[in-house]
Amino acid sequence: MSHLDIRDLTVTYRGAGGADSAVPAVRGVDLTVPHAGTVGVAGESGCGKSTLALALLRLLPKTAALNGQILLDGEDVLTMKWGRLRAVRWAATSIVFQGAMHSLNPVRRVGEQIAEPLLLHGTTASAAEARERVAALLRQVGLPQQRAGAYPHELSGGQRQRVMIAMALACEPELIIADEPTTALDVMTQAQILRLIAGLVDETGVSMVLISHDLSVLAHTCDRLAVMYAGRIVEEGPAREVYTDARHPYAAALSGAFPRIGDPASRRRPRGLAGDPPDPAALPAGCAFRPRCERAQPCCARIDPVLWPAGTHRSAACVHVVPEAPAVEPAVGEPAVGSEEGRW
Ligand SMILES: Nc1ncnc2c1ncn2[C@@H]1O[C@H](COP(=O)(O)OP(=O)(O)OP(=O)(O)O)[C@@H](O)[C@H]1O
Repeated sequence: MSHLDIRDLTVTYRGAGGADSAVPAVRGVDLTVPHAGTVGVAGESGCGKSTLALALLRLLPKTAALNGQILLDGEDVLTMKWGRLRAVRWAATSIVFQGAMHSLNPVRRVGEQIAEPLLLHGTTASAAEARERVAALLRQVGLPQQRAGAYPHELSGGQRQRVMIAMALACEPELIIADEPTTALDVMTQAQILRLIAGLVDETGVSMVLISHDLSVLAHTCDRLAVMYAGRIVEEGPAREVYTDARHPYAAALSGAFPRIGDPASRRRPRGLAGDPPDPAALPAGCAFRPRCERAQPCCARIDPVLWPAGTHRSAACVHVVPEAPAVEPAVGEPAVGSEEGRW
């Protein structure tokens, strides 16, 4: 059984103007995260990444209507009773948000903030035990344990993000959802935080959903990669393959927009993508990427493609992506094509 199995998930924000102003932010998403697997979710701003992340723990505002299934070890998060959901948040699954400064309480020492989930949801019973565990967690994320006494404003952006990761690890969750954990950090610090995350994933065997607009970051950190556009997953497959040889025109454009890190042989210049993503409340007919797609044909205005096979363990949602021909097994009693018996 997969660790996380998202099936046909739809999230629609109800607008103040009734059905006409409804925003379909996530549209029929299917995604699987195996135990100890890392899955990256990429896409431009507004494509629905954060909505998807928040939906996984039912952290969306009341105006969001959710449909489909989010199976966590087979148990549907969308139909869980409130008490069970509270236990799942932090203890089984935790989330690292973008922008640590906004997520940490500015008037409480970071050590107290890391200890809080331990005392509320973990197995740590006493304050002394919690202090020891906080010190161990700080060391695990590469911070001196003395930093437990610091206030968030006394730490750098990278240190604050490390504190957020320590908080996420506190109750030893089996799944971490990290939403743009390196946004607003300089490039060197981003690389350090990503190395830290990759190291922790290897060390602890935790499963992870890592969200970023930067495909190159995900390709170097994750096993599999899903590219979102206008609320849909338009390509999914092994991370390196999607990054270096994308099948969907949008995934190809997104991967072309970033320089190839760690690939000195590549002299490719990063290319931008003209135009903006569509307003989810007013999607074009047919394929949502059509107005920006260099390969668009008249049929793309009629067909709204869904994910279909695009290679071994890969899928893409584009009418131009032709599935590889399956290996044809000869029918019983029929000579194999090309065999001696089959010739005349
Ligand atoms: N609370 C809300 N009410 C109404 N619409 C919303 C709400 N939150 C997000 N949206 C809309 O849903 C769509 C998806 O937004 P979301 O924040 O999930 O995208 P994103 O890919 O995470 O973007 P970013 O990378 O900028 O965080 C956008 O059109 C956004 O305007």
